[in-house]
Amino acid sequence: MGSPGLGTGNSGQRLGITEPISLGGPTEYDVIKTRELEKYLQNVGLYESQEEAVSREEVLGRLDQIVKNWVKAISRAKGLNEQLVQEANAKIFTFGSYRLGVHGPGADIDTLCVGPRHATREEDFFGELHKMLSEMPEVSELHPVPDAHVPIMKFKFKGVSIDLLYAKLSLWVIPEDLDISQDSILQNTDDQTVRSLNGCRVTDQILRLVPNIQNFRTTLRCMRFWAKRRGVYSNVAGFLGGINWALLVARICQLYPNALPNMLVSRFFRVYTQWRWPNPVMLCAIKEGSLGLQVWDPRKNPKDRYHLMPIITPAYPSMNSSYNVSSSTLRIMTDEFQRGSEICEV
Ligand SMILES: Nc1ncnc2c1ncn2[C@@H]1O[C@H](COP(=O)(O)OP(=O)(O)OP(=O)(O)O)[C@@H](O)[C@H]1O
Ligand SMILES: [Mg+2]
Repeated sequence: MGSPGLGTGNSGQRLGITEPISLGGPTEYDVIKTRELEKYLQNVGLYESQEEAVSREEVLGRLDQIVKNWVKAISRAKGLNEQLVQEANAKIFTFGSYRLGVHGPGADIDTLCVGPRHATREEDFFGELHKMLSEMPEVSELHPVPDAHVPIMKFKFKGVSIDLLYAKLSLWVIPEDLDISQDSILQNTDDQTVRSLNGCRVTDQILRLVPNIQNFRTTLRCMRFWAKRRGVYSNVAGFLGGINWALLVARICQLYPNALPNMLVSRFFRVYTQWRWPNPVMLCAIKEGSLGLQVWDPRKNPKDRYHLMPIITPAYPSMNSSYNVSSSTLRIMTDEFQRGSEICEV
């Protein structure tokens, strides 16, 4: 895992919508405490083995090959000429906790297949690709959910759980080095594609907007572990899920760009104990964009005014990622932040 990183990753440029609270760097004590913290996180089994990491990479490589074969097969079946068939391409991107580098052993991998305009969601993705997967001996527990808000195919590949989304771009050819961070990628796509691209675009932004990725990762691993222990890790139950904890930690990293994880954990509790919700937590300013997609804005959208704990996603179109929070779950989390803060102060 290496030694704790110092916050020099982005050559001193300010990240975030305000100045940092402190530019203070670590003391010898912080370095020791952060090492202890990392060791603790390892001992409780939060890190996967080298073997498991390699096996996941192999699975992702296979999956990428499968969608490439799929897109060529459907291009041929649609009667495209041989040159276009050869050029036809699709590509797998990852997001979620795997992409952030904070997943534990046995975690699922959130993946996105990006395909060209002639590869449709209904017939080609949920039809032909589903059929190809169902015939593969490595694939088990295959569950397509085409009517979900974000349509998804869930399955296991060689025992690794995969969530697979689909984005149908308006491009005829998907370049292998496609950059999905550009907003223009959303042009002329359907709503499901915009929503499916969102997870990857948000994850990319988070990694760009934190001053030191290694410190961010260790702190986030710690906060995810703490939240699960304290029973406040769950989107569906009205608490916070993976993305929300990631955004909260990322903001603390911006506010203390040179701090090590031991300090970041204690500042996390201090800042969010004092936070005056519903002031939003944001990593960057909300972009209006030129595509006319709706972004979070309580001045314009009446429903956004009811959000109690807004934690805004950093990629266009920005949304509140924690609309599920209620006054009772907010109170429980605030009490937990307070408890954490008191423990860190002693
Ligand atoms: N409420 C939401 N708002 C915006 N994006 C979301 C939301 N829920 C999920 N996502 C996107 O989907 C990704 C995967 O979600 P998931 O719930 O699997 O979280 P995770 O970070 O992978 O944590 P876990 O280890 O619990 O799977 C998130 O990282 C995020 O990009
Ligand atoms: Mg996940």
